[in-house]
Amino acid sequence: MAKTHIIINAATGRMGKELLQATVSDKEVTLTGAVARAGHPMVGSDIAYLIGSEPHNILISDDLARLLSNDAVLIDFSLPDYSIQSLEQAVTSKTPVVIGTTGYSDSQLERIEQAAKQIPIVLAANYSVGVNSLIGLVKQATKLMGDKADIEVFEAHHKHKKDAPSGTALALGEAVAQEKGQALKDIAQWARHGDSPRQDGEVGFSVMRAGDIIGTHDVVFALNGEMVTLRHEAQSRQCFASGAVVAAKWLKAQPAGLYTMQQVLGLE
Ligand SMILES: NC(=O)C1=CN([C@@H]2O[C@H](COP(=O)(O)OP(=O)(O)OC[C@H]3O[C@@H](n4cnc5c(N)ncnc54)[C@H](OP(=O)(O)O)[C@@H]3O)[C@@H](O)[C@H]2O)C=CC1
Ligand SMILES: O=C(O)C1=N[C@H](C(=O)O)C[C@H](O)C1
Repeated sequence: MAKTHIIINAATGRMGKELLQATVSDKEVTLTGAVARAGHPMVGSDIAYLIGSEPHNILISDDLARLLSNDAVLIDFSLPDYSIQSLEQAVTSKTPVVIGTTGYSDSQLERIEQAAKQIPIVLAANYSVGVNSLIGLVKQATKLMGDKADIEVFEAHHKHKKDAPSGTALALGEAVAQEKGQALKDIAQWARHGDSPRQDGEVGFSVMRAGDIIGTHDVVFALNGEMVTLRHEAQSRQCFASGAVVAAKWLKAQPAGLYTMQQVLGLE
């Protein structure tokens, strides 16, 4: 079987480095490019300097447009504005994209939907097998307890994370809302401070940012005198990176369209 060619965007980031490692250690894929911000001190160096390995003869580039091709898949875990700029270049070159970036505005999400009419895209706030399975479990728990339980989503991440609540927390909230047949924006309680008692049927969100927590998500179903908590705890970033590489291999064979990681894993 032909190997999938992969280009890693934002290769110097926390996830960029993890994605380089996952790509070079997977025999079914070939790393054909790694991109960093123009002016970054690592531009022109071998990716080995980022992942602490023997040289791979792949130099970090600042020219994404030159690397893109419809023969490769771009993996993008960056920041929303730069991610959308990169997406425009992927559309021009007809390169499929696996998107892991979170924190998009509504108009940026609409742009991704439009772009997916021209190229294949997987968009997921979380590429781990655990979280994608948890989404199904949350739907099931909502079906069983949703009309009786108070439902709250809690997430904790490292102190450098920019967006809040996390993309995963939003996806878990969407799963609850979908099962209840409501729009998340109509039932979400984004924060509580001061006089703010719980309203019936709301889904509360709470956020912690501290230290180097990789990512913990709880969905709590509280009943009278008992409580069910569904929890996912990432113990390293490897689960996200290896999931994104699985998605890239799958995406190579797909026509233009917007896909979820649950579709990639055959979970829906
Ligand atoms: N879907 C999933 O499974 C997961 C998603 N994520 C998401 O991935 C994203 C990245 O997370 P993380 O790696 O921790 O963040 P980092 O801050 O470590 O990385 C962000 C990267 O984007 C680069 N970047 C930002 N703006 C530009 C620009 N204008 N031009 C070029 N490069 C740019 C940064 O480069 P520089 O350092 O030079 O600024 C950096 O390399 C976040 O949105 C996070 O939520 C994270 C983990 C899992
Ligand atoms: O920024 C992170 O680190 C993570 N972001 C993703 C999110 O916003 O859900 C996924 C994971 O929890 C790590």
